[in-house]
Amino acid sequence: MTNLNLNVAYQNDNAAATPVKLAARDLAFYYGDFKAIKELSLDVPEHKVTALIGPSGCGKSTLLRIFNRIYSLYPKQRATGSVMLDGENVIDPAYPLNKLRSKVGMVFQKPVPFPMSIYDNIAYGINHYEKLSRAEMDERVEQALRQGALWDEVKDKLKQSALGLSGGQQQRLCIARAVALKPEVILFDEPTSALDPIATGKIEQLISELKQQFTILIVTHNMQQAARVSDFTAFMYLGELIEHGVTETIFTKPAKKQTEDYITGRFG
Ligand SMILES: Nc1ncnc2c1ncn2[C@@H]1O[C@H](COP(=O)(O)OP(=O)(O)OP(=O)(O)O)[C@@H](O)[C@H]1O
Repeated sequence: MTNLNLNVAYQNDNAAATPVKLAARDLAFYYGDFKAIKELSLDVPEHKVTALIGPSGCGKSTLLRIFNRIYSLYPKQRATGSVMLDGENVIDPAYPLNKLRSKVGMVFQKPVPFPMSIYDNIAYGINHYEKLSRAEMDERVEQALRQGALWDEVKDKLKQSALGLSGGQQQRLCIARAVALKPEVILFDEPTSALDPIATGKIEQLISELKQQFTILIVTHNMQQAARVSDFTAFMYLGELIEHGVTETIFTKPAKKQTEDYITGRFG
C-alpha cells in the first residue's frame, strides 16, 4: 500500500499486501468559505478497521460525511479531489447516490431507531432496494440481527417497538440495519460515546467481527478504543492528515511530534 501525500508520515510495516478499498486523493472540503479538509490523501484497506483520531474540530466527522456524500444535501458544502471506491469516484455527482448508499453504510453517535417495530427497522431499508418474499425477508432480518449480535435478545419480541430497547441494544439495531443492506464499507461516527462500558465492549467486539465481511472506518475520541479495535489509525489535526499507519506503530512509535503529543494526552 502506498500513500501519495508526501506531507503525511506513512508507516508501512506489514501493510504492503493489504488491498485498498477506499482511496481519497487530494480531497478538500468547504463549508461555504471555510476549508475544513485540506488536500488530504488516505488509503482505507479492505477488511480492516481504520480509526480516525484527532482533537475536536479537526475534521473527522467531515471526512466520514464526504465518504457517503451526505454533504450533497447542503447547497453551500462542497468537496474537491476524489474518493475512489472500486475504481469509481463516488464524490463525482454523476456517481448515483443510491448506488453509494447501498455500498457505504453509516452508524451515528446517537442510536436513532425508526419509531416502528424491531423487525420493521431492518426490513424498511431492504424494501427500498429489493423485493423479497415474506420468508426471504424473515431470513434477512434474522441474519442482520445475528450479525448485529442482537438476535438472542430480541427474537421473541420482533413486533415490539424498537424504542423500548436499551441504548446499547438500539445501537446494535442500527448496526444490524446498516449491515442488512449488505454494504461494502461501514462508517462509524463515535458509535459508543453515548453508551456505558458494557454496551461499549459489545459494540467493539462486534466491530472486530464485522471486519471479516466489511471495510470499517471509525471516528473515536477514545484512544484506548482506537488501540483496541483498529488495525490502522489516521491522526488528523486542523483539517490535515498528519500521520497514518499501523495502529500499534502509531501508538508506540509515532513519527510526528503532533501525533505523540495527542496520543499521550498533551493536547486535544
Ligand atoms: N455545518 C458546518 N458549518 C460550518 N462549519 C462546520 C460545520 N460543521 C463542522 N464545521 C467545522 O468544520 C471543522 C471540522 O468539524 P468536524 O465536525 O468534522 O470535526 P471533528 O473532528 O469531527 O470534531 P468532533 O471531534 O468535535 O466531533 C470544524 O472547524 C467545525 O467547526
